[in-house]
This record gives sequence, structure tokens and C-alpha cells, in this order.
Amino acid sequence: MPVPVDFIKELPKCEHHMHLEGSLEPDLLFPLARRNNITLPDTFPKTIPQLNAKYKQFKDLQDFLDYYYIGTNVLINEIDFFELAMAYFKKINKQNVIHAELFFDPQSHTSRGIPLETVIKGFKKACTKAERDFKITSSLTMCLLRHTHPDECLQLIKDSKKYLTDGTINGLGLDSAEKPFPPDMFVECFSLAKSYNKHLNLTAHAGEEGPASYVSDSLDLLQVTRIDHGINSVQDTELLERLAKEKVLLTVCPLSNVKLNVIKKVDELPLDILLSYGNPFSLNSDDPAYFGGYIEDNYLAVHKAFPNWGYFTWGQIVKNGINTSWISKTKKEELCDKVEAIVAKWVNKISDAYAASHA
Ligand SMILES: Nc1ncnc2[nH]cnc12
Ligand SMILES: [Zn+2]
Repeated sequence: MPVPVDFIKELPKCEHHMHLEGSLEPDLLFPLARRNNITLPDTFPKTIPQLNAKYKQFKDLQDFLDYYYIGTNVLINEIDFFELAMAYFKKINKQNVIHAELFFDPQSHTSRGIPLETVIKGFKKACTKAERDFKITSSLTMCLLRHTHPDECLQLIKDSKKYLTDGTINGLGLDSAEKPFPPDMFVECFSLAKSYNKHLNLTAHAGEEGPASYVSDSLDLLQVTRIDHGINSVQDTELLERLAKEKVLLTVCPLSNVKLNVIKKVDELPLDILLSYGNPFSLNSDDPAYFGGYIEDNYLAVHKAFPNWGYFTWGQIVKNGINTSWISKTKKEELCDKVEAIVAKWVNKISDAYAASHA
């Protein structure tokens, strides 16, 4: 019998893969376009229902990205970035999220003349407010857009030096269209950022649409310690062994993979293989406004698709996510204790119910 849905909901969750620009819901996108006098392209859906209908299914990653980058155009002022992030925090506050490591794409804004400072200030103020109001801790990971020229990415790293060194930005990532832009193009960018701050956390999207070799190249060439998506790693069992040995977190995004046609159904995700190899993975929403759900929806989709997982398997998955989060050892211990207490509570509930029914 599957574990109860209420147990899944109660688990304290860490989100490791969520693009702030990907949380731009149609009901914020249109008002921001009006407020900022932004004219959307003629071919862009005109109403919230029309836009939601488009978001039902994308042909592939590029089809989605075409909409995603149009959406970013409505973000102009610091308050827009703040409101966008606050709308996300309000949603996840109802889903037992305790910690969120958040991506953002500076180049999608600086290329339109929006100062980097505007973007970062707006997002950072929301992170501070979320910690104060909701007790959700968070950090920002700046992503390089791999479809832009590596020289532009290098310039962004130089322009962000202050934020990369003073802890305002906690991580560097790599996103956008994967297959035509392999990791080796960005070696200089990642090494420059790391030279600014040896504690900077490094991650990259790899093995979403691209091959397993992009995962190993990201580890070897970019020196990342985490892989975003990474599900195509299962094409290479030696790689799976390595990822397990090095405790590399794969930030899996179930609903995203279905909406972007990477898989047809959530039960096709190779999660049982990852469990059998001891690969830590977490469940994430990627771009929740576009893919039909926030983190809890992703947990529930996996719960439905993998009904055989018991309390301890779920507890282990969540603890693996905590232990590979970019947080202190003390915080990891505190959160893992919380998970263990919840698992114990539910296991006792079941055994008490069993004992009562057999008394
Ligand atoms: N799923 C994804 N893959 C690559 N780049 C992205 N940017 C936003 N979402 C993305
Ligand atoms: Zn992503």
C-alpha cells in the first residue's frame, strides 16, 4: 500500500531547482506587462486562459524557452523582481518548504538594459522577507545562459564579482538550451568565478535532453558538485557509480520532464535505478508557472508513480536532499532529525493501527 498523501505533504522539503523567472504565473505576467507598458509579440497568447492552454504541453525544451524568455521581458523594476519571488515564497510556504536554492538568469535582464543590481536587490529583498515571515531559508544561484556567447558569460561573471565574493550570490549554474552548447564551452567562466571565491557552489544543467557525457564533462571540466536534471546519467552505469561515490545531487524535475517531452509519464523516471545505485536526488519544480505545479505537486506525482516506496525510502530521499544542500552541518543535522521524527511518527501510527485491529 502506498504511504499516505498526508505523510508526503508533511515532509520538510528543500527545493534545489527552481528558476525564479520560471515562477512567473500568467496572472502576474499580464499585469506586469500593463504596468510596465510592455507590448508582447502579436503571436503571444492574449489572455490568461489562452496562455495556460499553451502551457499544457511543450514540444521540447526550446519550445518552452521561447515562451520563457518572452515572459522575462515584463520584469523591469526592482519591485517586479521582488513581487515575482514573493509570489513563489507564498506558494511554497503552504507546501512545507524549509529551504530553497533558487536560480535566476541575469543575462535575460541585463541584455534588455536592466541593471544587474535591480535584479539582485529585488530577489534578495524577497529572500530576506521570506526568512523573516515564513522561516524559509534561501540562497541565489546565478545561471549562465548557454545559448549566449561564452565571452558574454565571462563578462557577466566579471560584472558580478562583488556579489559572488560577498555571499549575495551563493552559486553559479548553467542553463538554457542544452544539446547545442556543451559544457566545455564554459570552462573559463566557471574557473574565473571559482577564482573569485573558492567557496562558491557550482552546478550545471546536464543530462536533461543532452547525453550522459555532458554530465561527466560538467564534473570534470566545470568542477561542478551538483547536476541539475541529470536523468540521462542512467545511460552510463560507471557514471552512476561515480555520482554515488562523490555524493553528487541530481536535482530531478518530474513534471518538467513530462511537459518538455523528455519522458511521457512520471513513472518512466529512472528513480528506482538511482535508488539502487545510491545516487542522491531531490524532487523539484524547475519552472512551476509553466509546468503545472510547485514542489508538492512534483512530490505527489512521484508518490503516485512509485507507489511501492515506503516511509523509510521517502525519509532517505528527503534526508539525501538535506545533506547535499548548501547549508551548514548544524542545520543539516537539525533538519534530518525533523525528518526522522516525522517518519517515526507515521511508522508508529501504522503499527498502532495494526495492533489495534489485531487485538
Ligand atoms: N528546464 C530548463 N532547462 C534548461 N534551462 C532552463 N531555464 C529554465 N528552465 C530550464
Ligand atoms: Zn532548470
